[in-house]
Amino acid sequence: MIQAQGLTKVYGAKTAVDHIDFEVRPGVVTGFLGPNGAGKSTTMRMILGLDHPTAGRVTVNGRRYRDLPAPLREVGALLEAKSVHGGRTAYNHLRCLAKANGISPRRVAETLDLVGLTEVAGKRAGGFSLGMAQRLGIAAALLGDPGVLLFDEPVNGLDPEGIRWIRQLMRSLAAEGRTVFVSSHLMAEMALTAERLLVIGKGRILADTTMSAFIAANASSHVRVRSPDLLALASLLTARGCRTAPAERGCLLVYGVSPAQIGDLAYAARLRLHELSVVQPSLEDAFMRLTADSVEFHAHARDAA
Ligand SMILES: Nc1ncnc2c1ncn2[C@@H]1O[C@H](COP(=O)(O)OP(=O)(O)OP(=O)(O)O)[C@@H](O)[C@H]1O
Repeated sequence: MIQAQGLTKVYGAKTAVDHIDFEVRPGVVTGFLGPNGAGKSTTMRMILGLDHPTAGRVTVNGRRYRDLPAPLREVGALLEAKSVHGGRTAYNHLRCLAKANGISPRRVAETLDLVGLTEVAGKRAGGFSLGMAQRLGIAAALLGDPGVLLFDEPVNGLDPEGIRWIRQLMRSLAAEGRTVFVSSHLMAEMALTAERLLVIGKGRILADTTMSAFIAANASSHVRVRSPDLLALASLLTARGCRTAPAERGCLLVYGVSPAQIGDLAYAARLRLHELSVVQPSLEDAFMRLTADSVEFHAHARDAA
């Protein structure tokens, strides 16, 4: 369990994390979302004792990181791939970490096996691909068999097989009753992995809820209509007060009405329909809507539409 109370970090004139309270509970994967610069890394660094709060506190299993007697046995983290001494072999890297933390060599072999690196354990980590380096980082996080795990952008740069592996690993770690806290900008991936969400914007908590409640609260389903009589259908729907938005060629998105209502209207006006389907809202839709005011850096389109 991770708990924060009034957690704050100020860098000069910048308040990176602004009096936040939250709990990350065991047994589920909790996603940590926020636009660039929202304060995610700063929060994770404070959880891990790498940065000191300006005010407030954050604890792991009831204690601040620096007060944990055996930190690696309580919390494991993957912050940045390739943060490994490149000249060391994968085995030696883990062996040194284990030695420094009173962990047995048997556990080194176990974790290498768990992440699928046994065959390359004797190879120098400097020559590892990004995927292998990521697996080694995860092995280091798992070395102390901790009950709390933090992953910062764990799937960055990984191939689909690696992404699927990390997703399943995080879910199984949570199913074992561990606390799994993961940040990512990849919404589709997060939607598949996390059951709960903590959303932060400009250093403040914007949402702390389940994935399904977050999507339901911040985005709505709509209907995609494909028709060879699209212009006439669009005018008809607009005249009836429906909100529509253009989609790909030959298609229209319609909000606030059911497929049956659209079908009936089209039938009465003798307009042809080639597709009528409900589009479920995505995590990305919900996230974009909620954080629209919290985005610090907007791109500006070169040409106005
Ligand atoms: N060491 C530092 N000194 C000064 N400002 C900092 C420092 N670290 C972070 N910041 C600022 O604090 C704010 C939060 O940064 P942080 O890296 O925590 O955001 P983030 O949510 O992790 O962003 P990203 O998604 O881009 O990684 C940003 O405005 C950042 O510029």
